[in-house]
Amino acid sequence: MGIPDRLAVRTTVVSGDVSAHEDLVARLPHSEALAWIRHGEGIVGWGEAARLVLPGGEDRFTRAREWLASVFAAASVEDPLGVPGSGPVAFGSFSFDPKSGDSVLIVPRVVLGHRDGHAWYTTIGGNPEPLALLRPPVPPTGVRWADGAIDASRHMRAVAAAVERIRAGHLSKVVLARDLLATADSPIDTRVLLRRLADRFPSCYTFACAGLVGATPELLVRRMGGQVESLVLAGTIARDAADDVSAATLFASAKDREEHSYAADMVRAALAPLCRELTVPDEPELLRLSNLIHLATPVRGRLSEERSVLDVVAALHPTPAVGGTPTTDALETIRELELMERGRYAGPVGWIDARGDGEWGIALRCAHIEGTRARLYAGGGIVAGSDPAAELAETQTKFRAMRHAIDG
Ligand SMILES: C=C(O[C@H]1C=CC=C(C(=O)O)[C@@H]1O)C(=O)O
Repeated sequence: MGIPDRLAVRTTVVSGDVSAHEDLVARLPHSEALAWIRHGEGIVGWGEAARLVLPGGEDRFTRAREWLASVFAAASVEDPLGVPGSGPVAFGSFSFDPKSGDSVLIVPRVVLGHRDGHAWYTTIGGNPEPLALLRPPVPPTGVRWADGAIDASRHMRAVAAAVERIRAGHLSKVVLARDLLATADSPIDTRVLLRRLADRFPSCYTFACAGLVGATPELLVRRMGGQVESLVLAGTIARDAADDVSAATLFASAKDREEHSYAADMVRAALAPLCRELTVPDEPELLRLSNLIHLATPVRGRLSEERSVLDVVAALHPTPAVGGTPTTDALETIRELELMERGRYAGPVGWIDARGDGEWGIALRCAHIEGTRARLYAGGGIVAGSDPAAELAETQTKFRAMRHAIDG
């Protein structure tokens, strides 16, 4: 957790043929990958110039920002490009619950970036890391699936208990999750999962940070200059052959609209004091992924004063898309009813550069990979009108993204 000696950071612009940058996943030399990719663009990294592991705490975002400020301030930077993600960068993944689980920030030794017609690579610190493939990725074999801490019947009981509490007026909404375990014959290579997720969910943010790998559709906040954006998601239906019917059912569902409104209202309330302009549509739109459809509210704002993306993350997390309403009661209810360590699932995951720009998603549709094992997470928002069997089915649909990434 110490601050490394003065880091030499050099960004090199790739001009002319940028085709080698067009497949960022293919450039990762080994499984300890850092990644943030959407529609083939983004940044990937590897190696560790600096790492911070923070135990819980409400102040974990502030402590992370302060640590990073000192790491970046002590760096000597050559960055002729000066775009978001060039120069020194940290990837990060925070615990969902301030009371449990570690948060991790990693400043990689090598970053490759590709966005908006720019391609670049950045080296950080001495001892150059390999720039070429060390170990070719091998797909997992012999995968066995098992229940995690919460099996299906336990999840349905927790949902029923939450509905009772909501109907009794203790809170309005809570998100409850469960887990699933996969064990493979040999260590699971993160790059295989990244490849499959990025191919199947190009409009999602495919991410990897310290063993947490996934493809989330939910953007917590993107900050580029003074501009901030968020995509609030809550309310879900599985896609099927009668797609238009499913979409119309979701859009008309009072339960899903209620579930969504808590999340959109909270994001509006959290961003309003930070922004001098803020646009939040009154009605959600539909976001179609390959396996399901969400209600989505795209939010845009202009910051009223200089704030880093981590300041905005701190103001937003946890939104009712992963916590509930009111937030404190929802967190207590999750601790009492969920009976599972979320770790970094449903926490903020993303990257930040030395200018304070960055992109952070909510770590959904993901798994924590440790050697031969993967622990998958999925949850759903519970309101007064929720049905335990339907909520269980929703987690099964949500698991499919990572199950497919592991099974192939
Ligand atoms: C908590 C999850 O999804 C959230 C995001 C979108 C839709 C959700 C829902 O409809 O319940 C959840 O709020 C998850 O995927 O594990």
